[in-house]
Amino acid sequence: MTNDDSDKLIHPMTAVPDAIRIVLTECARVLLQKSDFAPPVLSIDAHVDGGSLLGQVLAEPVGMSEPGYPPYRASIMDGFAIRTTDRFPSTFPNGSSPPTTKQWTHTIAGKVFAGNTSQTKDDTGTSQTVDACQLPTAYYLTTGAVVPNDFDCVVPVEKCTVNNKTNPTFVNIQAVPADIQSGKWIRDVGCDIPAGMEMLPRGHVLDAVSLGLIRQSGCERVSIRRRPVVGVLSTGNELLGDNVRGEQSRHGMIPDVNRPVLLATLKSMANCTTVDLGLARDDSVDDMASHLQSALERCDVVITTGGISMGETDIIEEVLVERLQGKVHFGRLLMKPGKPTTFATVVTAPSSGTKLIFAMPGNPPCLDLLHHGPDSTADTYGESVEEQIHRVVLNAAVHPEVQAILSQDIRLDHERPEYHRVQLREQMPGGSVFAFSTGVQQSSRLMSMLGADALLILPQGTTSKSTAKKGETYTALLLRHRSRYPQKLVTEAQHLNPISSTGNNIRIGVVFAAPSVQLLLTPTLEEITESVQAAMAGSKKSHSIEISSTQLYTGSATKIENFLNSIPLDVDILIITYSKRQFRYQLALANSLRHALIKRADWIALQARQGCAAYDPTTAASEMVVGFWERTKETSLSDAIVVCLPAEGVGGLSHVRGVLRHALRVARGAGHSDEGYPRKES
Ligand SMILES: Nc1nc2c(c(=O)[nH]1)N[C@H]1C(S)=C(S)[C@@H](COP(=O)(O)OP(=O)(O)OC[C@H]3O[C@@H](n4cnc5c(N)ncnc54)[C@H](O)[C@@H]3O)O[C@H]1N2
Ligand code: MOO
Repeated sequence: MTNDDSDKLIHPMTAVPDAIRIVLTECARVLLQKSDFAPPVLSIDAHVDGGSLLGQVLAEPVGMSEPGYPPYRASIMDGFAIRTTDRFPSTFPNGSSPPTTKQWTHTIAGKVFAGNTSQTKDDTGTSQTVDACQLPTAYYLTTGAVVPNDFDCVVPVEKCTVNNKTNPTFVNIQAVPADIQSGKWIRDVGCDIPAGMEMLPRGHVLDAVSLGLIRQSGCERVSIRRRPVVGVLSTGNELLGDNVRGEQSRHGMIPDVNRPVLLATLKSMANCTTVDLGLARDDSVDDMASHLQSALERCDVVITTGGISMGETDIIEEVLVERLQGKVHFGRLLMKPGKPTTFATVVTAPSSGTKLIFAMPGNPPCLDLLHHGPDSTADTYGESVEEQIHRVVLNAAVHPEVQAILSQDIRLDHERPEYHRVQLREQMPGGSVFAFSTGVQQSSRLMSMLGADALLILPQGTTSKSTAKKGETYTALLLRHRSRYPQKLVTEAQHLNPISSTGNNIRIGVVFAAPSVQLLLTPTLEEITESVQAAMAGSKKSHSIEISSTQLYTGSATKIENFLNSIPLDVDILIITYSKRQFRYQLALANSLRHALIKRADWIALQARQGCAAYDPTTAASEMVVGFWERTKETSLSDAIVVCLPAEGVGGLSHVRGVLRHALRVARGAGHSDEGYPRKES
C-alpha cells in the first residue's frame, strides 16, 4: 500500500513471531550456504592462549584422543603402592611372628613422584608368594604419580609406618581388609574421560572449563566458526559526533546514544566481531548509499538506527531498495516500541555474498529488539540446506522467559502488543515472580531501560480488554540476570507465540501445574520432546515435534478449566504435568479436567498409566487423564489431545503411541470425527 502524501511504502505490521521466523530463516540461509560466509570455519591452535578461544563456537566436536584421561594409571593419594595378590610367608625373617591380617610389611622398592616417568616400568613382577626371607615390595608414590605396572592398590601414608624416616627400607601397613582392594586409590587410564568420547559437541560455546577440557583431550587444533562481523551505524543530522564536545547546548543537537549502546550490547551478548561504522548524515541519498555500500563490504550484518519511518529524511529504505537492490523482508513490526523496524538482505558482489541489514528506529529503547537472536548450533550432516534451515528455525531458542505476575494495572495499547520494560522481583527465593513497570514507556525514554530486567509482553488492547490487570500472568522476556531465577522457572522460548501447524509438524503445549511454584517438579522440555519422538518412532510418515508453548499454572486445581480457556494456545497435544507428591491437588486437577473435556479417552489414560509406571513405578498410583479439549475460540486450543500425568512419569509418554499417533492425524487436519465422539452442547 502507498501513502498519498509521499512515495513511501506503508508496510503491513508483521507479528513478532513471524518476524522472528523470517529473520531466523534468512540468517540460517546465509550461514548455511557456506559460500556466503567464507571461510565458515577456522582451525585454531588448541594451545594458544585461552583469550582467543573464549566465547568461540565449535564447528566440529572435540573428542578424547587415545588413551583417554588420565593417560596413565595415577595415584589418588600420597601413599604406598602394593600388589593385592601378594601372599605373605608363614615364617618371617629373624623368626618374628607373621603379620596379622591387619598388618602387612613390605620392602620399599623405590619412590615415584608425580612427573617422574623413569622408574615405573621396570618392576613388573607377577604376584608372588614371599618366602621366609622375602617380603613383598611397595613403592612410595605422591598424588598424581604413575602407579607402577602390576601394582593395583595404593594405601595412604596415614595408614603406613616406615622403619626409618630418613632412609626407609620397610613399610608397615596397618589397614582393614577393605583398604587392600584392587583398584583402591588409583585412577585408571581413561576413567575420567574414555578415549573416543565426544567431550564438547559441535556448536558448543567455549567457556573457561571447555578450555581445560580441550587441553585434556590431547587435541592439537580445534575448528571454530568464523564470527560474523557486525557493523553499527547511527544516522541523523541531529547527532553529535564522538569528538564533538561542549556542543550539546547547540539547539536541536543531541548526543548519539544508539551506537555505543548497540556496540556494548553486541560485545556483551553476541558471538561476533563488532565494527563501529560511525555516523551518517540523513540529507543525502548519495552519501548514505556510499556509507552503506562500504559498510556491507566490510560486514556480514549491518545495524542502522534512525531514518526508517515516514519522514522526508527517513531515507534508509530508499537507499536499501533503490540503490543497493536489497530485498525488504518486513518493513514494520506489530510491537511497541519498535514499529518501523525493517529487515532486509542485500546481495553484494558474488565473492562476499548476502548481507543482513537491520534498520532499527532511532528511539534508543527500540534497541531491545537486538536481544532476539538465532542459534544455529544444531547438527547439520546429511540434510539439504532447506531442511537445515527449517530445523534451525524450529529449534532456535529465541529468548529465555519467565511467567510473571503483574503488580499493577497497565492500560493496553490498542494498535500493537506492548513489550513493557519491567523489573522482576521474586516473592521469595524460588517463589512467584512479580513484574513492576519501570515507569513511563514513551519510546524516546532511555531512562525506562535503566534497571529493566525484562520485557513483559502485554497483548494488544481490545474493546472488551483494555487493561492488563494486577494479578494477571504474562510472559516476561529476560534481558539479563537469567541465572537469578531457578532453572525450572526459565523456559527457552522456541517461539514467542503460537505458530500454525504445517504439514507433519506436531505442536506441543505444556502446562506445569502445582499449588505453588516451590512444589513444581518440571521435566525438561527436551525430555518431553524426546518422549513424544520415541512414541512416534516407526510411524509411517516423518514429522517434526515442537514445543510451541509452555505455561505455568499455580492456581487452584479446580480452576484449571478457566485457565486453559484463557490462554491463547494453538497446539495439537497439551501436556499437563504435576508432581505425584501432591496427592490432593492431582485428584482435584484430574476431576476438574475430566469434567471439562469434550471426550474422555479412559482406555488411553490406562495406557498412559502403564507407560508411566513402566518408566517410573512410583507413578502407578497417580491420576492420569487423557481426552479432547474443544476449540473455544479461533486462537485457543484447537481440539487438542490433553494428556495429564505426573512430571515424574513424563518419560512414559514414549509408551503411549495410540494417543500421540491420533494427535498426529488431528494435526494433519483429519479431526476427531473419525473417532465418532459426540460434541458437548455449547
Ligand atoms: N508519520 C509517522 N511518523 C512516525 C511513525 C509513523 O508510523 N508515522 N512512527 C513513529 C515511531 S513508532 C518511531 S519508533 C519513530 C522512529 O523513527 P525513525 O526510525 O525514522 O528514527 P528517527 O526519526 O531518525 O529518530 C527518532 C528519534 O530518535 C532520535 N535518535 C535517532 N538516532 C539517535 C541516536 N543515535 N541516539 C539518540 N537518539 C537518536 C531522534 O532524534 C528522534 O527523536 O518514528 C515515529 N514517527
Ligand atoms: O515504535 Mo515507536 O518506538 O513506538 O515509538
